[in-house]
Amino acid sequence: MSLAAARIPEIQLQNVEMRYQTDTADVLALHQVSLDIAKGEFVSLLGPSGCGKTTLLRLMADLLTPTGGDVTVAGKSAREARLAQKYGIVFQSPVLYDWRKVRHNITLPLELMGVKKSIREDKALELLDLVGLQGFADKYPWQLSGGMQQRVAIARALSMEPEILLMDEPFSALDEFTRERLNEELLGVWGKVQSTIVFVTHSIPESIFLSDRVFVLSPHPGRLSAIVDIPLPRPRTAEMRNSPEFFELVARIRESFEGV
Ligand SMILES: Nc1ncnc2c1ncn2[C@@H]1O[C@H](COP(=O)(O)OP(=O)(O)OP(=O)(O)O)[C@@H](O)[C@H]1O
Repeated sequence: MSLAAARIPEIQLQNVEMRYQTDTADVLALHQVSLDIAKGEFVSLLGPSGCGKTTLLRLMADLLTPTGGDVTVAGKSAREARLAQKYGIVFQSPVLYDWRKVRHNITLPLELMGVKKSIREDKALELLDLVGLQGFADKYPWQLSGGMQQRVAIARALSMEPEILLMDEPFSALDEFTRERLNEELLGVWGKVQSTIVFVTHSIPESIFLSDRVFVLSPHPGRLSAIVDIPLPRPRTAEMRNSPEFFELVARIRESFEGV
């Protein structure tokens, strides 16, 4: 039985509220969001711009503190989870250091933690292998394509062996072909590392292809409007994108948007 099928709760949100208050604005970004994500599960946060996806991800990562409600990770606070290095985070833009070789970008978190050089070097090679970038260890980020750079960012996020990988629209700047290939590769990586993955996207097909469940968010204020199970078998294959089951899921999720 897979980790996710065992349904051990990992991330739990209860009545989470997030209000941004600035001199000029008072925005209720999230209203009464309650959800739980199982250990080892792959879920997507899907919704239009401004519905609070990034806010929700940042609350899970303890990069923001909710103005109401609770966020817990394996029964502890998100802050404790962050201090215990439970998170790896991948952003929309890969944020690599152009003057560091690929291998040294990947091992930066280990370096900051004072991990020995020989261990770091081994880890870099293992991670490069994992993300399909064997042979690129000594290149610089500017020598790589956008898709390859994002693979380096994923490898770096995995360097501390996080239990939870939080991904904020990591492939949205890439062309459709590269994006679909990286979706498939990401599932391969997930199969090996078995982290819990929370993936933010605007794309309905991307959320379906990747996820066990899709959390649909709607705006003004941001709230959870539907949770859609994705019963497509794993491993997912490119052909599944053209199956009647896939189209039905696209239609179901579209309808859940129209209903809000
Ligand atoms: N620091 C902030 N100060 C004030 N308002 C904010 C702040 N960050 C986000 N907001 C507002 O909160 C709401 C949710 O924003 P958020 O970025 O979480 O949405 P999103 O769904 O991730 O959007 P996108 O898909 O465009 O990235 C928006 O109305 C946004 O303008």
